[in-house]
Amino acid sequence: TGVATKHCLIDPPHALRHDSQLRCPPPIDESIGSQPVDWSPWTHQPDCVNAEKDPSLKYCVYSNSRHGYQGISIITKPKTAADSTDMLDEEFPGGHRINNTTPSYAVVDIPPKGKGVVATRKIKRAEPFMSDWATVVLDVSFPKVMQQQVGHQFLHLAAEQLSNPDKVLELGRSSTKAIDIMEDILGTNAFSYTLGGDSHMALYPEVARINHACKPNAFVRFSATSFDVKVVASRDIEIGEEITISYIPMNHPREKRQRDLRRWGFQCKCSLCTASKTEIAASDYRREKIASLQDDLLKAIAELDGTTAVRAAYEILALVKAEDITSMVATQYEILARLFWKAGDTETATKYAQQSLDTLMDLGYIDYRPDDLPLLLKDFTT
Ligand SMILES: C[S@@+](CC[C@H](N)C(=O)[O-])C[C@H]1O[C@@H](n2cnc3c(N)ncnc32)[C@H](O)[C@@H]1O
Repeated sequence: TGVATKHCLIDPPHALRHDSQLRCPPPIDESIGSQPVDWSPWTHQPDCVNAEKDPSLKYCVYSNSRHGYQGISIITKPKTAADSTDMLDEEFPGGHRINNTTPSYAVVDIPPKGKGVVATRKIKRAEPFMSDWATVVLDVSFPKVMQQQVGHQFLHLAAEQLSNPDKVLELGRSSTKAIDIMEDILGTNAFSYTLGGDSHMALYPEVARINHACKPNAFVRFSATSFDVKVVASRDIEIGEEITISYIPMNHPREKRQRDLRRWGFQCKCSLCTASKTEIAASDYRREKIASLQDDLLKAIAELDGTTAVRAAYEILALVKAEDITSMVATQYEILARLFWKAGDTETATKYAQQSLDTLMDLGYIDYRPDDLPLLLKDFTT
């Protein structure tokens, strides 16, 4: 398809998802009645097409032009759309509304990266300072099974049915392979996203202005039950400082990061990639060591060698702290908790499980909920 997607970096740990079972209304398609009530909660009648390469597959454009800041259009299968209608009303879990009276950021030119976002006041670590909603969502199988021209027509309709298509059409474009503006915009800006268990890509127009850095100062917090996202500071951000997120997993050495980012049509100019030779070498050294210890850890777990696994987990923890890959610190505590639990040392396991949750809370990845610890421990036994 020529469309690349970013990685959803931060998902709440699976065990901590409190979402109740989604109520699933019946799937609707273009054959539904002609009155708006027939296609509620969508504000437009779904437009559908059967896949040329597999006529049993049907995709429709579902739009709700009142959702979020400029509406939402989802190109997906009728069943997936039906399963996701509950997500339209849901507030971000934890519900922290962002106080917009003091704007905390501005979009400015940041050569050579095009536009970017800078802090217009000091932003505290763990503070959510930007909110956004998925505005175009696309099932990634759709462009693969569709005649190209039809695919582009559906993307155009998706944009047209938003309340403010310009907010999408004005976004940055840097895809090398795209032949259509919407294909380019999605390729340059969309995150990969799972909806109804299927791979999709999702475009967040406000977040889309944030440039990538290999040692970012913010991360995107996704919601499992709604189309909202929040951008949260992973450390204090000073006034005038550029706000950055990572588009790719953070634990890779420079060469691999550069290769992965070239697929999005740009060469990374972040402070780590343009740092001194010694700094790059020191960072690569730690990241390569993390990768090889992760292999050791998996091998030790497969061989039921608890001592080696625990030693590798402690070493990884020290390295991710030294490399300041905050998102991996909580994961390492959780891995240690699981290893001790498996070894029957429930006391140490509980201590590390709590430390994992404390780290996630301290960094703003999750909100405090009293049943998180029992939920996580229950997950260890299942
Ligand atoms: C999601 S957009 C970010 C906002 C974009 N700069 C704009 O003007 O709208 C991604 C694009 O920004 C540019 N970009 C982002 N991070 C960069 C970086 N670290 N180094 C160089 N270019 C970058 C690339 O052109 C990339 O394709």
